[in-house]
Amino acid sequence: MSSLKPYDAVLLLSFGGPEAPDEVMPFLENVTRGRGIPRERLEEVEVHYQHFGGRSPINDENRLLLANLREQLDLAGVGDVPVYWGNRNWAPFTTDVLREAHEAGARRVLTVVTSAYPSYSGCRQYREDLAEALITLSREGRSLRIDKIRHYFDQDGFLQPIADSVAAALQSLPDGSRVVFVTHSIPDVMDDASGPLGNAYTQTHREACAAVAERVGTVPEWDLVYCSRSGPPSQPWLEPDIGDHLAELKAKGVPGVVVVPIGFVSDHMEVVFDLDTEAEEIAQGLDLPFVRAATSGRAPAFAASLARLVVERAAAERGENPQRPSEAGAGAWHDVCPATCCTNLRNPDKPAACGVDWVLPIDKSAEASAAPVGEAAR
Ligand SMILES: CC1=C(CCC(=O)O)c2cc3nc(cc4[nH]c(cc5[nH]c(cc1n2)c(C)c5CCC(=O)O)c(CCC(=O)O)c4C)C(CCC(=O)O)=C3C
Ligand SMILES: [Fe+2]
Repeated sequence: MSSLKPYDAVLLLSFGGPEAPDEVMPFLENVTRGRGIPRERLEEVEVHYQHFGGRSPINDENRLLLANLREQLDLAGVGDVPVYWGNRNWAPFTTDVLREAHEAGARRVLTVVTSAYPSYSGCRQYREDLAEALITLSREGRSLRIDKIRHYFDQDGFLQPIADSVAAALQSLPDGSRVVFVTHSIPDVMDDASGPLGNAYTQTHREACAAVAERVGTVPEWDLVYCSRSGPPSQPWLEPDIGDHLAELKAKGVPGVVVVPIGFVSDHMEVVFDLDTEAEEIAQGLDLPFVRAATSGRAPAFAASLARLVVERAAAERGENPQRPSEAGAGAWHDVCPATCCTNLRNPDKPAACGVDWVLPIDKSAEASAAPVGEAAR
């Protein structure tokens, strides 16, 4: 039995990204399947990826995070537990990785999702991916139980590396420069449905922004703005856009900006294109001094905070009532999602794992062929 009892494996679960030019369009089709994203938007985003040789930085960032997490789990005394990496939209795919874990003997897996905040995209959609994998694997006679650690927007290991980078950036900018936090825009209705009570996406972001500003110490004012809007113009998404906001700050006489990708765990395409390429060009055009602050993803402290949450959750599952530290905002996020958490607005009944209401759907065809489906996950 592993020292992370009752779990016998950890899964780092992420978004995925292409690594070669001919992978870009198939990847974008995976991301947007059935999601009503206009074709023109896809063609526009394809150019962003081709700009970087068709290779997203996200997988290398995750390989490094995987190594750091491995190291921090060793330091936390759970060196014998295997750590796997899988993605929603590109290889290594979640189902294949979980099959491999099962083959190696794993029966209970604890998942770490690379999204710090709750929303459909950052929470439930990953839980739907896990449910789909569990359904596929059960048809193969493989039974697994999967849980997911709580969101970590409130953890020191996430916030402090950002704050250190912001403080350093402010040193290099004129006095009175503004701290502009940026996250991925989502449809207004998706924010309205985030978390069990709604608007948790924007609310938890504000808590994280306030905590970073507090750690920097001398920041009088900050803003939370958005990038990477993708739906049709007729649908309201969170605003203002970073580009428009920079123009507005310039017009107000702000002497410089530090742009902080607080919504992103690592330097993936949204960061290196939408901020480092597009927003920086806008700032240059405005003659507005611009520094982009770091993401936390590469910091050992970040992996250490994930390892701490992994160990905490295992203790909770053993019934040990561990402390649940929260270093920002309104307290620790829940471990197990209530049924109403981050509703899927297009398909509210789609199965999602790691929630109070998860049960493996009964598979009539499997029953008819008497295939062993194993026990339900809950
Ligand atoms: C909240 C959120 C996160 C953070 C949480 C998390 O990490 O999950 C996130 C992460 C990411 N989003 C990414 C890429 C893309 N997101 C898209 C589209 C969308 N994102 C949305 C939201 C989010 N996205 C939404 C509401 C859409 C509209 C379509 C839909 O409703 O699903 C599209 C389609 C084209 C476009 O329109 O941009 C792409 C290519 C990458 C990989 C980057 C790389 O390759 O380095 C990452 C990490
Ligand atoms: Fe996205």
